Amino acid sequence: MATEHYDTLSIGSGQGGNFVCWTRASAGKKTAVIERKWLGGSCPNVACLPTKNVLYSAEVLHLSQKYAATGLLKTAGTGVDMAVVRQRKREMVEGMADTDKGAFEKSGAEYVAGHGKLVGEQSIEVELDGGGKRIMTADNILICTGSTASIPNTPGIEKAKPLTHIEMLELDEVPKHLVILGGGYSGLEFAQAFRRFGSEVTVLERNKKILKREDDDVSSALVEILMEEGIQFHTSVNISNVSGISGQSVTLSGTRDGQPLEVKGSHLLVAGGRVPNTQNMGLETVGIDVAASGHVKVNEYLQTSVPGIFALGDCAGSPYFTHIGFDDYRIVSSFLDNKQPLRSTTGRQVPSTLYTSPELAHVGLSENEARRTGVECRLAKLPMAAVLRSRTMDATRGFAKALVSAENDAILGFTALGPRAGEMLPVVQLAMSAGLPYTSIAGLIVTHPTMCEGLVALFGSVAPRS
Ligand SMILES: Cc1cc2nc3c(=O)[nH]c(=O)nc-3n(C[C@H](O)[C@H](O)[C@H](O)COP(=O)(O)OP(=O)(O)OC[C@H]3O[C@@H](n4cnc5c(N)ncnc54)[C@H](O)[C@@H]3O)c2cc1C
Ligand SMILES: NC(=O)c1ccc[n+]([C@@H]2O[C@H](COP(=O)([O-])OP(=O)(O)OC[C@H]3O[C@@H](n4cnc5c(N)ncnc54)[C@H](O)[C@@H]3O)[C@@H](O)[C@H]2O)c1
Repeated sequence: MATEHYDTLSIGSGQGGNFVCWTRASAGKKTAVIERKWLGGSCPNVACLPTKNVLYSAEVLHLSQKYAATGLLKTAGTGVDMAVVRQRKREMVEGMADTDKGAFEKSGAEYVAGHGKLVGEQSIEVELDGGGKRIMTADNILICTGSTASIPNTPGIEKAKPLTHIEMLELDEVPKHLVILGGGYSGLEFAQAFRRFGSEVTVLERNKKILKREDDDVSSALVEILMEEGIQFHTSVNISNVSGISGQSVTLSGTRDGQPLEVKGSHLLVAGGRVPNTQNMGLETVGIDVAASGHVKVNEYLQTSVPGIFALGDCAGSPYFTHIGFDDYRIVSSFLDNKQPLRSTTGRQVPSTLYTSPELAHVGLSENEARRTGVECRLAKLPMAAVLRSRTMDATRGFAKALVSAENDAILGFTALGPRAGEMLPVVQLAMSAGLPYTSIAGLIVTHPTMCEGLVALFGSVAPRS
């Protein structure tokens, strides 16, 4: 079989692989992305963007019902047509595919539809979607194959055909009672969306608390808000058996805090974490080291154990966020473009936003981590009601808090639970990455009334250094 040589090939059309190939192709280099299913990867097709689209539909319905109850609207949204919710989501996804196709056309990077497998240190065999094979070689190979929802090995669960985020986003009905296994990011976003569409929702979490990495006050404040919307939570749960079939009727049994627990529902969603896509792709053939977790082992420049092969995004164990996949692109590009790489994963910021309403935004150190690691800091906390923009939206629940070093005036961490809280993050991130003291935010003139105005009050309330 004839081989074709490239400057760079990416297995997987995830964020990092696409951007490296697009930018190198724009600079005149021959590149291609090999993708078995989703042009653009999971984010625009089955993950970030479609979930936010569906959450927004749910918010529209929720607000219409809330304001009809106050008399502001004459009629409430009385129910939801999930086929229309799905269609709105599908149109956005199609639009994203067109955008990504345009990026391939404009840059000159090739898109190859098929399953890629390493067959040599510089060589990939592609089983093409339409049948047939291609052998492609490259100076640089990127593994950007993402991750897949993990299904626990609980007896009966496979037979129950549980939904993952992929099928949830294609539902054209409102589940009567949605049971969600996992109280993490995906679980909570789907819980709120479907509760607002009208489902009864029960979240089962094996840890003692929901969102285990968050501070107790953050986790409990969000759970309280979600419970007021009618979502039920069971924590410290151990599910030992599943029976029935999702879409008809399911029963989960096990224990909660050691006591017997049985939960019945109509649909089951598994949202219990992800496993990296590193199987059946020839990693062992070329001697790429893989961690026990299944992630490709990489150094701070995302190089694997084989020279010329990089891994980016979820499959490399980078924190599971699209913005981190994008940063992985910048790290690999910097490595390939400069003899002295300018970027690495060492010490990088990992901001996050959970898109419930209110949103939960976080960057840097949490109070829990500060305590655990013995970092001395000053804490400032501001109720969301003090951020006057929240009053214009009747969304005063939540708070913001900041951790500032006790030794100098550096900002160490920031968390906000409030409306559109994610939009507050970059201001704080910029001050943190530029090494600016907290007073640089406290002294800003910020337009009134914005959510970021709250940052002035928050950082203005930090106690002086003793
Ligand atoms: C429900 C949900 C909501 C999320 N929401 C957010 C959010 O709001 N914000 C955020 O930042 N993150 C969010 N995430 C996380 C985010 O989606 C992922 O971290 C990100 O998409 C990972 O990007 P990636 O480039 O590593 O892989 P992916 O985008 O998954 O791309 C990998 C691609 O590789 C392909 N592939 C795999 N193996 C092969 C092979 N052998 N040959 C060819 N192709 C292959 C796959 O088909 C896939 O298209 C969410 C995740 C989920 C599940
Ligand atoms: N807004 C966002 O940025 C966003 C949204 C969704 C997902 N994501 C990303 O995708 C990743 C995966 O999301 P996720 O929600 O699947 O994972 P997660 O790691 O966020 O949460 C999974 C939760 O399920 C629990 N769990 C696992 N197995 C269980 C079981 N058998 N029974 C009960 N509980 C169980 C875990 O203890 C954990 O709390 C996230 O970590 C995040 O990085 C991001």
